Amino acid sequence: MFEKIWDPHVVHDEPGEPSIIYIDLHLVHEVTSPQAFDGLRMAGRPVRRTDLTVATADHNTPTWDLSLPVTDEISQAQLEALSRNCEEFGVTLYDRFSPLQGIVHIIGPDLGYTQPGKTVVCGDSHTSTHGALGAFAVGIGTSEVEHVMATQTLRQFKPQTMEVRVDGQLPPGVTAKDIILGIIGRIGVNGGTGHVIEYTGEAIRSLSMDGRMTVCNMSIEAGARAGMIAPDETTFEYVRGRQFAPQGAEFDAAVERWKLLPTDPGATFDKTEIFDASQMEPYVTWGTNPGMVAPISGHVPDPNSFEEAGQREAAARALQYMDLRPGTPINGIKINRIFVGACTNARLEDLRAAAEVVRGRKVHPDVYAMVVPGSAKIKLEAEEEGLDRIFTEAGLDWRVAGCSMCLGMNPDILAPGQRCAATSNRNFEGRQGKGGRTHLVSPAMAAAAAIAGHFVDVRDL
Ligand SMILES: CC(C)[C@H](C(=O)O)[C@@H](O)C(=O)O
Ligand code: SF4
Repeated sequence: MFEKIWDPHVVHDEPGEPSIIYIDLHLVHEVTSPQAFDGLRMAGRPVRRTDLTVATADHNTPTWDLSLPVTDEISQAQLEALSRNCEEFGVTLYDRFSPLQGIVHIIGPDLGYTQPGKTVVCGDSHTSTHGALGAFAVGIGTSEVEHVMATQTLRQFKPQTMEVRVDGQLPPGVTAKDIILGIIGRIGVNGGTGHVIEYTGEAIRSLSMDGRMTVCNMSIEAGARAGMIAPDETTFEYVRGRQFAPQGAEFDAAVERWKLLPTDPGATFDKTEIFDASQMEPYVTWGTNPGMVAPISGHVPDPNSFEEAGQREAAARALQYMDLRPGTPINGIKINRIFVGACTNARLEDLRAAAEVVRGRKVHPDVYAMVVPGSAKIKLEAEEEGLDRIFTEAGLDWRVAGCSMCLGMNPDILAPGQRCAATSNRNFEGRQGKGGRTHLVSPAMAAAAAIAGHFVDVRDL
């Protein structure tokens, strides 16, 4: 599938040089675009294909009421720069007040911009999310953002291919987030380096589009350049009728093309890893990279149990930062913050899963829990089905869409020493605020921890 998308997009190939590939969709946000726009301005160049370029404000937007101002000066400057640049260069922008605003990787698919077979780029590592629709979607740096704006092409060495097959069926209570945490827990944060991962197998096929996006989102945390899942009926039904997707006869014609994308039987990958979904559990990260994973029934590992010296040192350092002792049962770890949100898990299905767990219950008195929908549209949809009331009645804070506490670029941050169950994708030191401690989990597991005040197997609630 990767080759079927890559090959027709190659504009130029030269031995020993990166290929030049055509880009069908360029998504833009406030953090990685200002220098790119400056570069264009200095060179006197326009954005070549404004019709293939879409911008949204997400990282720096506060998640408090829209009637309140942005108080942080740097954030405000960044947001204003995005508005000015988009206006000057004629790029469509969904700013903080737009009903179509949201986290870039959530609105792309949700509004119908992301489609099977497209090449998609964004100056953001989690662009891998869009691969869930059967696109080749890759994160790029700021200088590449400028290159794509100017030429609508990208210079890329062709990546290798890797199949991650997840056979069998997931046990109840085990979710897409657990699949990807389980995968990274085994193959490690470098397991996919240099490769595009195609996720295959019965467990992947059974996932909804929301779940598939969660899996592809974290491909980058396994070191992969991109993640992708072959489009099928689930994909076509998802894309059908979305605002910026092809409509009517054009849609039908597109589906016929998209049906040709899946990997042919017997095609080979450079590398394959096989998993059994029936053996998977809800997972919780205990350390400071997304590969430091344990099942909820497990324990914090002893650094000495790792084979390589580097791993032993990393684990020891992580446990020190996380203030955890080897042998502690995962379900004995107390938490004081909950974050349900981020491009990993802030879609409607994620919010429903968390609401299902907290419905009719109360957040533990030691916990402050927040739920941040991934887009203004998802916020509205959730409110239409009453999810906001379920959350607020249980004592969770219901916020306005944005990246929020996924990373400390806006007012939602952990205080030093606070411990958070988060549905985001990175648990690096200081990621959610200086000295903050992050444990990555699924939305249902985060919600369960909010009620219990410590990690708990959501299946036992
Ligand atoms: C700010 C941005 C460049 C960054 C990324 O590339 O991923 C952010 O979205 C993140 O998740 O760390
Ligand atoms: S939600 Fe988090 S991971 Fe996703 S784009 Fe925003 S900061 Fe990056």
